[in-house]
Amino acid sequence: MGTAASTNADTSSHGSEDHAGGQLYVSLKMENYRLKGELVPHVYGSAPLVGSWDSSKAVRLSMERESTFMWELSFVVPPNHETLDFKFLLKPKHGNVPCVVEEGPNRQLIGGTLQGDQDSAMFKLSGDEILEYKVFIKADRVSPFDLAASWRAYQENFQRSTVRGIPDVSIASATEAANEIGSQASLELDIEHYVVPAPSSANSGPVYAANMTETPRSLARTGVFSRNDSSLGSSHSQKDLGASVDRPGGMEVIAPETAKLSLGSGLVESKSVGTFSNMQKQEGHRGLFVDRGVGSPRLMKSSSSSAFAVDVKLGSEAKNSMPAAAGAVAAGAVADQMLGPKEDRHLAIVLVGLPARGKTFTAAKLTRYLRWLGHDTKHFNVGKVIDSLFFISLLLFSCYYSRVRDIAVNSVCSIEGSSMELTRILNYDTYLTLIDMMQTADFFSGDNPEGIEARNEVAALAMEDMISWMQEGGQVGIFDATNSTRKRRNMLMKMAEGECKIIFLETLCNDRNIIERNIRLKVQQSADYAEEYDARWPDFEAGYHDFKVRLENYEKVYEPVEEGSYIKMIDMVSGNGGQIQVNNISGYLPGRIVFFLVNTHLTPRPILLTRHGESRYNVRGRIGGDSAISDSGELYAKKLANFVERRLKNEKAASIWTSTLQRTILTAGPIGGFPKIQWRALDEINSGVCDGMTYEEIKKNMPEEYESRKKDKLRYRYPRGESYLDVIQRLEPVIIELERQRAPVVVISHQAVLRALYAYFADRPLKEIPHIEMPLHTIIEIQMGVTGVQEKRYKLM
Ligand SMILES: Nc1ncnc2c1ncn2[C@@H]1O[C@H](COP(=O)(O)OP(=O)(O)O)[C@@H](O)[C@H]1O
Ligand SMILES: O=P(O)(O)OC[C@H]1O[C@@](CO)(OP(=O)(O)O)[C@@H](O)[C@@H]1O
Repeated sequence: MGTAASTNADTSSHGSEDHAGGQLYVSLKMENYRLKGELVPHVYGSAPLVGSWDSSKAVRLSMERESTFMWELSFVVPPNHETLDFKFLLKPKHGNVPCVVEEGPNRQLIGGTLQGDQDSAMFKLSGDEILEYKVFIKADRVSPFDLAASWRAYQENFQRSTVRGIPDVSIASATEAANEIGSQASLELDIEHYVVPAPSSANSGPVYAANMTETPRSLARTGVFSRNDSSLGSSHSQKDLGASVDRPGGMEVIAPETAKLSLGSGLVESKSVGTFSNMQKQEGHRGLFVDRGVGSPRLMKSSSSSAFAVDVKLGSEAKNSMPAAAGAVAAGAVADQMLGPKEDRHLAIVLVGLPARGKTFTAAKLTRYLRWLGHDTKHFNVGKVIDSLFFISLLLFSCYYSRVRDIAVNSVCSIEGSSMELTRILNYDTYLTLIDMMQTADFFSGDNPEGIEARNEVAALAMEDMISWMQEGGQVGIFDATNSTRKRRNMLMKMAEGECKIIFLETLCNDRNIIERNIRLKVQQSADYAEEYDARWPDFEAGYHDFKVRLENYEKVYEPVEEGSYIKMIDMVSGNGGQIQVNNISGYLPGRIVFFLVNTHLTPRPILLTRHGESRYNVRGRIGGDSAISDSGELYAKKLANFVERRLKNEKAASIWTSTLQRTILTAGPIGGFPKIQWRALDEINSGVCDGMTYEEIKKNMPEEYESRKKDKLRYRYPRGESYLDVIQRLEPVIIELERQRAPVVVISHQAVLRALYAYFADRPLKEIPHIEMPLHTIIEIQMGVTGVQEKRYKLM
């Protein structure tokens, strides 16, 4: 390399090099697999640069740890000292003495050529113990420009550089991390010591599924649900208060020339369940869907910016767009669109089951899964409606119904405010009696015609609400109520005619203990909820009694589903020995739903998510690649092993999952006692032609790509690489397997992949995924269990 390089024992070029220009660049490496205590290799020698044979000055030339067993030092020899005598010595990490100098004669480097062939260094330790290192010495003549470039790269990345092929420029001090490696004290064993708060938006507390659902618009507009409904706040528009606005629209639509493509208008609904496309209206002109993400796979001249312009329009302006999905989901959607009947464009999953059978829990989980896959899905919880004093009051007094409802619809006041509006119309005593009545189980009795009527009214209103939401572009509505009589279900089927396909999802449980546990859990959650907000059961005992009576009332009239398309989940809590029965189910999405439900269960277990230890590319700010881990990454690997062994010490069936890239495999290396599984699906987002570049380099050399990604990171696909949506698609089997596993799993993966996995558990909208904070050297523990998902974080370094 360079102008005139010399290698070990290459004497032929000696002499000519002095005149060859440039400077002598020396790289020394020592390797030993049998590390001894805390001895750090150093160099000292004849030139002032290497301490003028003063071992105390050799501290400036301590070698740096390149990997666990390799030490490295490189330096530039000034032109007037091109004859260099030197030796290696070992110094204890803490304190200067005693040093151990290598045995044998001095090593000599003349004009870049090493004299002799000593390729090992022997050190005599106390008690005549001999320690031998393998030695690699390389000297090259490099131009000042190359040196400067190498130095600059080093300064930028804080890591040795090989710019223009020169070896490395390094600093003469061991890194902090290397110092830490030997220190047992740093491997703190008290795992609670490392707990850090989860980000505020995460579900770190127990999650009550019923409270996570959205409020029907007819209520939302009144302001009755003014408390926990984040759905009513920033993430939802005024017009469509209940529906998620996270409909980025994931596909570019290419229509034949003749068929005029009109974006934002002429929406054609897909025949697949829950899919829509911005295609032309004309019958017979079928568009061609190209799942391109944003960005262009073309290398010569990128058209990503124009593709982006189209996609942005789809995402922000068009109401009805393809699901924000790629791959199989999109393919299934397109296929169903071509083949399915008209009403199959929308799917209603109608829950059926007695109280405390896990309906709301299952509905919330299914909503989370479908949204994560990119389907516009919404959970309509009729029970939540019934829980509103105000709304029940409206319905029970049907004579006042329409008048009061008008007031409610136009009202924007809070619960208290709305109640006051009511009392202005109703006599105050009547209002209080009404509230008393709906607070008892009588309201749910099969012998109480007023109660039945009121509940049917609420269900019909919620169904109406769901259908209007679908007409505006919603794809999958999850209709959550007991729906326990055939009459009620017939009413719903009638309402759905020509609007959407209905699948009943019945949850059955024959285990009295589980039902008892569920009741207690529900009453407790409702009581907790009542502390902050007005609700039915502020007192546990009263609530428990009321719930039991209410349950008996339902049991008397309950009619299991035997009609239409249905999925029955029977005793599926443990995931062991339960049953799923399906009837008349077809299509891509219904198939996926069945598959998902077959694999879910409630066995409590933790899932630990972590990125690999810091990689060499992370240090340099380079993306992708398959680099090894840095010193600090190695330290994390040790700490992680320690943590996992303690955290999962009684979990014999736990397993460790890594990607196929060495930074995750190396991070898992020190963990003992558990099987390790490599998953290709867990590999980092494929950055295609940008692999190995820094973000700065991409910005400089491929500004269009850089800008496209910045504008729409979720859908941007690296040329010849992947988008976040692609990553989500390939992670679906991982999610299913995580749901299915009953033992703990440690997932050691990468930034983008973990963002996507975490978003599933934390129920974060698709558009947030690429921006979720996913720090290095931190473990996110997801606790799965009967109350849903909880999160805890540990920062080990
Ligand atoms: N398939 C199921 N069978 C029985 N219990 C379940 C099932 N799925 C979840 N659960 C449990 O039931 C509890 C109460 O569930 P919830 O969804 O509130 O009941 P429901 O909506 O039927 O009244 C949940 O916290 C969960 O622990
Ligand atoms: O989507 P962005 O924010 O670029 O994050 C993904 C990037 O994270 C990195 C680190 O920058 O992951 P990793 O730590 O697994 O190497 C890159 O390899 C990867 O391209």
